[in-house]
Amino acid sequence: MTVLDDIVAGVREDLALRQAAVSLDDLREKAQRARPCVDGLATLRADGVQVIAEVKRASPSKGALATIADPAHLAAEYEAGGAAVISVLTEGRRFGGSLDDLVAVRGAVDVPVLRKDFIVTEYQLWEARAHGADVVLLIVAALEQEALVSLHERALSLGLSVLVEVHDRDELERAVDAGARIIGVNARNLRTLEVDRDTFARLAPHVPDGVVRVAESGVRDTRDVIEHARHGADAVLVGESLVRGDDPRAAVADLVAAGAHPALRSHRP
Ligand SMILES: O=P(O)(O)OC[C@@H](O)[C@@H](O)c1c[nH]c2ccccc12
Repeated sequence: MTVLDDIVAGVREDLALRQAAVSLDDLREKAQRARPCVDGLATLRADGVQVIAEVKRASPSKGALATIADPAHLAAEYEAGGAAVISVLTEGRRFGGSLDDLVAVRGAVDVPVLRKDFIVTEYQLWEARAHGADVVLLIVAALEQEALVSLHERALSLGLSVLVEVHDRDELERAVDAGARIIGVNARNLRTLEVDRDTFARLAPHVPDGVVRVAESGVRDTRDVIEHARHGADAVLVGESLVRGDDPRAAVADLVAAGAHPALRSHRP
């Protein structure tokens, strides 16, 4: 059993409890009342390297990362620093997140909000919409191809943008086959939790033109942003280094400034 299997098993248990408490019909009704989606895809296509800043309390590899007493405030600081998208981890057991965090963040910012979780059923897509998400994550390693394709289509039909996460060439091919328009290359292998910062540089050349490229995990500072930009990143997704620092607004602003540097344009394929 890999770490990923273990996480997904826990996610399915928690999901069963929520499904017993709230029917799909109720969720749909709530989703229909939610504010319409902000276009995450268009947002990530803007000039420069966009920063997706994550509200992340804990992780399976590091345990508790930060006491985030007020996720809405943290998200507002990220937005003020120039974050293009706010990612909110909603998985509870390993990452300490919740749908309440998603709702709090949604109410505090105007930029698109990403529900970061281990999505394995359509119910979770409706949940995402009902709690105000504009973007969802689908992790190729956690899904059979058929499920990936149908969840991707369904998410788009709900108006959500979809970040499709891969870690190797095979997964990248599956993401492309599923019609992914935004592909995230996770430097962390979710089966072993090891981080290899060169993963993005290796996979990015194989991402088709026109697909948005996101470098995920292990981004420490402006040097990492510049490195990813040189390999064609349209965006970086940053959690730990932001929640651990003492000035998230300034930290995001630094990353945004590094990614906006005109000298980088000539490097981008
Ligand atoms: O904290 P980091 O190393 O900056 O990483 C953020 C983000 O990439 C990471 O939280 C992540 C990427 N893909 C995921 C899938 C599930 C849970 C978490 C993740």
